[in-house]
Amino acid sequence: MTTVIKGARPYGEGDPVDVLVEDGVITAIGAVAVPEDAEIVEANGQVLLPGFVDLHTHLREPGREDTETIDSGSAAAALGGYTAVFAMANTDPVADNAVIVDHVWRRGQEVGLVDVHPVGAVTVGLKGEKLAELGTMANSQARVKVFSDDGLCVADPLLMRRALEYSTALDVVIAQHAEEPRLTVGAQAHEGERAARLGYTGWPAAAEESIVARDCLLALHANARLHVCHVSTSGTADVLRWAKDRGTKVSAEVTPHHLLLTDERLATYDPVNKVNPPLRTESDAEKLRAALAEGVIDCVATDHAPHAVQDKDTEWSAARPGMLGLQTALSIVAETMVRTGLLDWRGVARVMSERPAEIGNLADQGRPIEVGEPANLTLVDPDAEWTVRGAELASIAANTPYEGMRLPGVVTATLLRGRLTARDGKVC
Ligand SMILES: NC(=O)N[C@@H](CC(=O)O)C(=O)O
Ligand SMILES: [Zn+2]
Ligand SMILES: [Zn+2]
Repeated sequence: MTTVIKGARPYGEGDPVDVLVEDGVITAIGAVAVPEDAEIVEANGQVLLPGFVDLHTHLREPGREDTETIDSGSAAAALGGYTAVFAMANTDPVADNAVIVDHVWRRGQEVGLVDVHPVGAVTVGLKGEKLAELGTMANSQARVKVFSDDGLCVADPLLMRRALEYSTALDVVIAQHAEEPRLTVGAQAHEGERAARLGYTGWPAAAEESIVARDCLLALHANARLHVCHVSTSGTADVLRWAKDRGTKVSAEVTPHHLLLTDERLATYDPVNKVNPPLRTESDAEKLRAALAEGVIDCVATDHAPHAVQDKDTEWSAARPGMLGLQTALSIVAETMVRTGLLDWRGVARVMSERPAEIGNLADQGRPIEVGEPANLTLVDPDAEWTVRGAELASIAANTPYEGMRLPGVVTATLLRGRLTARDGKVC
């Protein structure tokens, strides 16, 4: 199997080069003599990046296949430029044992569009009462590397401490959904002026920041690795900066929607904008962008959260939180980080591929675009624009907050181990 990407600019730098891919590996970069049987991808000077890695995806299989499956979610991922995704454990049944995680891993490999790495639950049934069998999942066929109760916080500090302690022996990472539940009872939107005006119960910034501070201290004392899911406040970025300065092994992600959208959207009353943690203020979004550029926040993760119409298209208080993200992530990063000059394309490779691969402990992802490296690659047309239509996205659900928006940056091809998984907006 041979593919030649003709005239691409790795990391958007330098003159266009040809990239020869044979049997899943990059075998030549430069002016390449095209072998006869080769598949040719005309890049026309587009930006070539390592395939994106999403540390935070909800694929809803098993349990809610009416909203997303490993099949449909893998298609969305490939079209979005992803070559690996981590599928969260809050399925039904919960991915808290080897049977479920192995099913998710195997199904992902059968579909073959993206590596689907299951996230294992930290606690049995996400109940926050007793630890799940982390070791069994880590040593299963799926080789679980990330554990999280995402959707819910591991709120009990003793349980969180134990999980962090166990994680060191297994060389895995605990990813925390930082939300002190006592501070968010009945919460509907960011606690601030806008929620107050509309009469929504607030979700205070301190509910996130207090858990992040607590967990950073627990991780530091346990010498364990902690990953903070969907950072949403500027205060959390300050806590992370402080913790990193002290040598805490903490990493963090920000979602595209927290980089772009704010609680100004509340005024629409449209529950498509309801998400957990909630959309915050303009000042938060601005500081999150700066923290991502600076490296205090390590990476972008989508928190792709498909929901059925009947669970989403209701009055605000009844709607489930969450929004689609896989197919729009690159464009939102292009809009908020590249157009603003905060990141160049090498920086995009860092936050969407290299750092997430390191955090998720994937040896074959987020690799440099060099001879001898695995051909997990994404080609991006930086000058093209597209208009988002939820109904046209590959996900079964259509709950995108970007409906009708014109966005920069189009993924034109994705290669997984040298095989084209998406090309010109179509799954291969
Ligand atoms: N982000 C969300 O609003 N929802 C997620 C859960 C989560 O990430 O907390 C979901 O599973 O729907
Ligand atoms: Zn969460
Ligand atoms: Zn999530």
